[in-house]
Amino acid sequence: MNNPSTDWKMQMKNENNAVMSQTKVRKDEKLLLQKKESKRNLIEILMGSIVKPMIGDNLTTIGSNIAGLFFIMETLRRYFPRQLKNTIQELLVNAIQRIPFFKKCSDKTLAFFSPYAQIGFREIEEYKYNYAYSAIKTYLGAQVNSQVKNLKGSQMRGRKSLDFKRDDDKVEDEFEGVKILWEVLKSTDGVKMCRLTFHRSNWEIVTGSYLTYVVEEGKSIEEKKKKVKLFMNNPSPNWKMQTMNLWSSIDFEHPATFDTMAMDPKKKDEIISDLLGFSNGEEYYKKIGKAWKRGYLLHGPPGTGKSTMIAAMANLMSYSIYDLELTSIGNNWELKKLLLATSSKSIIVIEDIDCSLDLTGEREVKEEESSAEIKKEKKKKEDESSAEKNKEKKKKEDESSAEKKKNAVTLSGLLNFIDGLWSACGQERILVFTTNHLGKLDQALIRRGRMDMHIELSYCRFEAFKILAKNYLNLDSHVLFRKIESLLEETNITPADVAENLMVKDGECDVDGSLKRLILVLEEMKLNQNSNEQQKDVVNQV
Ligand SMILES: Nc1ncnc2c1ncn2[C@@H]1O[C@H](COP(=O)(O)OP(=O)(O)OP(=O)(O)O)[C@@H](O)[C@H]1O
Ligand SMILES: [Mg+2]
Repeated sequence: MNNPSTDWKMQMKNENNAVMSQTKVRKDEKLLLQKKESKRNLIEILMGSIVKPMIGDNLTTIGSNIAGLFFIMETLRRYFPRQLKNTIQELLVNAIQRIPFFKKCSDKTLAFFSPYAQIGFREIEEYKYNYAYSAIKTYLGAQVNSQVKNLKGSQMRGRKSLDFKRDDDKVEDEFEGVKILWEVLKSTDGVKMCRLTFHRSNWEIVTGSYLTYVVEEGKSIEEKKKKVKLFMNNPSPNWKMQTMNLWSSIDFEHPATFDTMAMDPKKKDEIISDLLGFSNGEEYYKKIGKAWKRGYLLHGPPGTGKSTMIAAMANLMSYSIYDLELTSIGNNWELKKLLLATSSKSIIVIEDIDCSLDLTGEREVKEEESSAEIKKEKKKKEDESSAEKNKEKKKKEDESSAEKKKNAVTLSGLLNFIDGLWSACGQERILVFTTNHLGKLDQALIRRGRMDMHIELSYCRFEAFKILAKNYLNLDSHVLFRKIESLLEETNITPADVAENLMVKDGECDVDGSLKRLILVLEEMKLNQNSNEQQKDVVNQV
């Protein structure tokens, strides 16, 4: 995808900064150069004694010299201690690479002489989260023993024990007698990464069984310690680098579960089995050729448990929540970047979708129609007044409307992600939209396939009340339940209001008092509702 021009400007600014800082460090470089001088001398000696005769020689001589080099390398390998051997080998490789003949050689040939190989694992790879990176990071953090210098400690909520993690930038590891060096660093473009360096002779072991072991081990540690996280998107002006600071996160510790959700038990079971079916459905989604994602639309009046249900879903599935605030996103391009940086096994939430998005699906058409009429009128006026004045005005209007369109998250941008090409980039994701006004939503947004399941969360009826009574008062039955049941059938009270009346006041659990208070509220509501209806009837008759 093409980057917006603001990014090019950023890049140019960065380059200017780099030039300025280069002048600053020039002095330090002088010192560094002096240090390198001695190393270079050694290379010159090697060049003179072994390599220089190769320049300008014919192929036969080059061949015999390469054979000579083989001999030297083999001798080094056998008789010198590891570190000295590596240093001399490195110097040799440096020297060889300066020769014009070898400069023309392919990487493969040069790689033959280099004793080390490196593999980098970046946190974000091609705009997508790299799971190997997080598994490796977890694995390295778990390499704790009494020899380790830097550790960091933390404590998880509800646990007595402390948790220690290794906090070193360099970690040495050993696997089947092979030494491996890990570094935790940032790439030149500011992306976090883990890099391992190893001797080429161990290529098979490292790229095969060792890396598989590291990633699997890291994943199993993550699984054991799995914490649900709540991510919030940062406003785009705060994104320092292309792939950094898109999301901020905290540990998600909401206590809601499906057990505590007050709603029709049948509906609840249906939702739970749908969610569990989705999380076990990798093979099924592959078989039917659909991206592994599912959309839920939660709708209902305020206080009926839409946000609570999202928390219950996250706790049931152990999925992290990405709370997407569309109003702080500039345009569709930023939306795509944010969504691609989410991890799998996550719930992407857009609350009050009708308020946060300009649902322009239909509106654009209407706007186009009405703008056609406006254009006609304008044309009349244009004829009347001077043509030049109007031309300028029209140009300005066009420019500002084009600017508005460019800087907005649109319905089509969101739909593109939900089921367009972009949706297949991320697997095992749940999308949840909430709204208080189902009727306001564009049909294109909520059709099946995009929002697979529509869940209505409604006013509190007796089945839902029984769950709240159990949660708040530990009650299974009571003589007042019957009265409450009939009142709940006749009034529209939200679970939030019922819960508020059942709450223990002043630290004392007064079951009778709570239920009577609820009955009073319900009776009052019933009276109000009846008088409202009577007023409506009178108005209709008039
Ligand atoms: N169905 C429910 N089951 C259990 N508790 C509920 C339920 N509905 C509401 N509550 C209680 O009421 C409070 C408010 O509910 P919640 O925030 O989930 O409502 P909402 O539907 O998201 O409202 P809004 O549309 O205003 O965002 C919650 O903290 C919860 O304690
Ligand atoms: Mg809510």
